[in-house]
Parts: sequence; C-alpha cells; structure tokens
Amino acid sequence: MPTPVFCQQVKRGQLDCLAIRHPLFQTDILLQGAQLIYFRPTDDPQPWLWLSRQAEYIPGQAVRGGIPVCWPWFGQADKNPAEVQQHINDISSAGAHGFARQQIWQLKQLQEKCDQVRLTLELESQHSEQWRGHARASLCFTLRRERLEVALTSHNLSDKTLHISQALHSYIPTGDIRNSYIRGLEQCAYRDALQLQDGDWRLCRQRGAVRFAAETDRIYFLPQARPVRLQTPARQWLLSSHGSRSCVVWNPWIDKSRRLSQFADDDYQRMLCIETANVMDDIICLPAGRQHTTTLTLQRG
Ligand SMILES: O=P(O)(O)OC[C@H]1O[C@H](O)[C@H](O)[C@@H](O)[C@@H]1O
Repeated sequence: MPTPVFCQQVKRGQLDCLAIRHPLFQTDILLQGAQLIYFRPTDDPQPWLWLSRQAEYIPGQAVRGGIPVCWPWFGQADKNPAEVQQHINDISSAGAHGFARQQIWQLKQLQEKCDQVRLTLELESQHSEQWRGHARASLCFTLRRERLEVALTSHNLSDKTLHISQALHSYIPTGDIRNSYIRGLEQCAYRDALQLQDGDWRLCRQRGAVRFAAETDRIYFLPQARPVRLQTPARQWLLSSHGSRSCVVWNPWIDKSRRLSQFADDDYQRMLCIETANVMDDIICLPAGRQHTTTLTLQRG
C-alpha cells in the first residue's frame, strides 16, 4: 500500500481507529468490528451517523452508534433459523449479533483519490468456541462527499454449506423521533419482535409510513430491493441496498433506553436504526467456496 495521505491510525479511548481527513469528508473507522463511527462531508455541519455521547472505547465491547456489523448471526442466537443455529456451539451463551463487532479486523486495501477513499477491512473466522464455520467477512467502504457505501462480503472458506444472518446496523440521527418517518416500506410484511402470536413474532403488514410513538423492533421483508427514505425534521436520508431483502427498524423508546449500555435516557429521541439485513427468511445460504455481498448506500435524500 502506498503511504496514506488522508488516513492515519489514531487511538479512540483504548481502541485503534482509522481517521480519514479528506478535503471533502471526514471519517472514523474502528479496527474493532470494522465499525464506522463517524462520517461527515466537510461542507455539512452534521455527522451522518448517530454516535452516543456515552460511547465507550473498550476492547471486546461494541460501541453504541455508527454502523456496527452484526455477523455471522443477527440478534439473539436462539431467535435465528435452525440453519444458522447449527453453526453456533452453545446457543444459550452466544452473544447477541455474533462476534464480528468485538473482533479486530485487518486493513487490506486503501485507495485514496481526489474525490473518494476506498478501504477494505477483513476478518477471517475459523472454528472457535462460539462458532463452527470457516469464513471471511470483508467490509469495503467507499467514501465520497455525496454518499457513503458499505459492502459486506461473506466468503465461505469451508467445504460445507454455511448459513449466515447479518446486518449493517446503521444508527441514523434525527432531531426528533416523534416527527420522523420512513417511506418505502408501505405494504411490506414484517415481524414485530415485541408481539408474540402462537410462540412466534407476530406477522403484520405495514400501512402507510413507519412512524414512532413507542418501542419499535421490527423485521421488514422487501419483495425486491428498494430504497427506503427517512424524513426527519431537518433532513431526508435515502438508504439503498443490494443483496438484502430484509430491513430491521429499531428504536428502544423510554423504558429500554434506561436499560441500554452507552445510552442516555433521552437518546431514543435523537436516533433510530435502519438496518440493512439478511435475517429470518432472508438468511444467506453459502455453498462451499461461494460468497455473497450485501451493500448499503447512504445519501442525503
Ligand atoms: O444492544 P445491542 O446488542 O447492540 O442491540 C440493539 C438492538 O439491535 C437490533 O436492532 C435488534 O433488533 C434489537 O432487538 C436490539 O435491541
């Protein structure tokens, strides 16, 4: 790799961080979890991702904000399809959202240009205490003034079929959650993780825009990849995806905010998560040697 001009490795608390100071934008990406925690075009006064003011930068603990990577399983292990669970050694002790967000990724590629920076981080996972699988996760960031693109590739390095659930767990800022809404999910079926019906998360259908007036934790199923628009009081965001047919929408609201780590009691008013996912019916099935890429593009709407 040529000597970087815009990118340098710095410390954020106890964690190593790639700080990119390009004339057109600024980004911070932690090597732990390949977690992007900051992105702001130089001519924009506001960062594009929400990051907790109580964020802690400690080894082995995901930071609350930015874009954590949930891989090779999403959410609680026991809520995953049996195909995903079969690769997890001890379901009862398996942490939520897999292990990739707590591990150190390696910088494999950095390409700096006058209008963009592209960098790729990789994590190779062999059989471990937690997981029976051999796969490589690569996260390629393409950073430009007008858009942020994140591509997560899972590559099955084993000789057996592998099943993965995952999400790019984007935390988006809003000035006021009660005056924010999402368009693009109208008529989509979703599972409501806060309502049980016959032992399963209740299956519902979205009527109109998604609005927020209570705790929200839903998995939407998209019949085909389509962009999602978030309207907040001051801004509109456009999230586009490829390789994903499921989208998680989450806001912890009042009670859960009090229980969350690295989260102020009133933070729920200023954030929401729109997660580009591959979960439930949309998990990734990778035959030996195959790979799959899921891409999120975030831009101002
Ligand atoms: O607190 P974390 O492990 O980061 O999870 C935060 C949230 O992630 C997802 O959005 C899940 O759907 C939620 O159920 C969960 O509360």
